[in-house]
Amino acid sequence: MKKVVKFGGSSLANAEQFQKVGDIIRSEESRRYVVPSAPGKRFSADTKVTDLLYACYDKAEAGEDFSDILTEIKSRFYEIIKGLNLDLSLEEEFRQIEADFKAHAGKEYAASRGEFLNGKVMAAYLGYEFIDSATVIRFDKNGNFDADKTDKLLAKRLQKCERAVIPGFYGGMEDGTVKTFSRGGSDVTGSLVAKAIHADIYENWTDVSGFLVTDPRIVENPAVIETITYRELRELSYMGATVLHEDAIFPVRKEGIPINIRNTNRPEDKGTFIVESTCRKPKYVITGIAGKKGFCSINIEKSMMNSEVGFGRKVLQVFEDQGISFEHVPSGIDTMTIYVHQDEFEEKEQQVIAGIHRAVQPDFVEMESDLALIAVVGRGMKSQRGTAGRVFSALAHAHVNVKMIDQGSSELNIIIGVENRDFETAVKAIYDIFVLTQM
Ligand SMILES: Nc1ncnc2c1ncn2[C@@H]1O[C@H](COP(=O)(O)OP(=O)(O)O)[C@@H](O)[C@H]1O
Ligand SMILES: N[C@@H](CC(=O)OP(=O)(O)O)C(=O)O
Repeated sequence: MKKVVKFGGSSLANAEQFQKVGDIIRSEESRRYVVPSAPGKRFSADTKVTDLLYACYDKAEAGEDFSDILTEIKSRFYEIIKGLNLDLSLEEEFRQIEADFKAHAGKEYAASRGEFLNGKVMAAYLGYEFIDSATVIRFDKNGNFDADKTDKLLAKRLQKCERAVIPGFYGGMEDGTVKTFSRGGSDVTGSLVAKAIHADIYENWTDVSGFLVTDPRIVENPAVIETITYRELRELSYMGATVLHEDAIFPVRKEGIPINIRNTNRPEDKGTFIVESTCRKPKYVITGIAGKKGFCSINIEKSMMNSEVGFGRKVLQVFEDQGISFEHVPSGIDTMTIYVHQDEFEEKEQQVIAGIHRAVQPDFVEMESDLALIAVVGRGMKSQRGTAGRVFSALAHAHVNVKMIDQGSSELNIIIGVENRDFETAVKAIYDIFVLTQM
């Protein structure tokens, strides 16, 4: 049996957490490939090491003195090394990092040093081999991730070692330039390693006992999902369920490797299994609720719009020309509404509006900002009549005004648009009607 075990920042924030991780790894011989993140928050008001590194980089780039922040980063690692009684010095590494910051080695290099150093600590603590991810996670000369090259490099390197630590979050280009995945990207590294070694299970260790029906920062103590499919998870991760990075699913999905979300602080809990498919009936009609704030809508009205073939393409071409991706495009006979991320759209707002007028000569265009999108996801919804009705009656009872409704063609999810200020109320109302009433 071969397992890949990824430990997020919350599981590696201090020496005490490291000891829990060590116990978990030593308790099962199959836990042979370890993917650590950088030390996370020791308490809610704390700062993740990765965020300290970004701040350090910003100061270095501004030509300001960054020694205070670098000292704070050093103290975080020395606290862990001391707490574990490790005979390990990172002085040489920190000297190199300080020199590289001064030489403006790049933002992604800077951000990756948290995982790099924590990988060194983890390897020393476990007595495992340390593999620098820049040598096995490959990005091409344009800075795009190269899945095939990575798979070959990982498989070749890992067949030579029984046990290893592979730091999460980053990789490298052929010329040694360090690149990172997007935030939360250590999940992706774990998935890539699991694929390369054909692992039996990819265990993703965090600070909650599995994938919860919704964000515990919105609903207190939400129910744990026992089994979820990759398709359901992808919808929820994409819509903000941050417990797993949205791109961590593809590598293991190809190999049919299950992911097991576990709690470092409660290792006895079974957690959640993420699988390709299951005949297990879901405990609740819905599997999960996730969402994000910070969207805006551009509503276009034109009489007889539906008779103009290519109208939609022309409008979306305007967004493409401005490099703006869109989230949803609900439309009616004379209307078309495009939902986009507000921060991506705001700076190009006027160019887009002018472009739309030139492209399709609308009767009028109006915009609305400060909107949130919520995804209600569940493989059980397909066979359960009246789900959408229950969602909207729950929102009506909670006095939430629904701005948009979109159902994915797969009937796997319902997307609802509400105002930002109603986001938490809406999530709670949906959770209550589908979960609390069935508990
Ligand atoms: N649906 C969800 N299920 C579980 N956790 C969720 C969900 N949505 C948001 N979260 C949040 O994600 C956090 C775990 O992700 P993260 O903070 O990245 O942990 P780690 O440092 O272990 O990677 C949880 O503590 C929880 O607050
Ligand atoms: N440390 C990186 C990568 C990561 O995945 O972290 P975590 O596992 O703590 O979410 C970040 O903060 O984005």
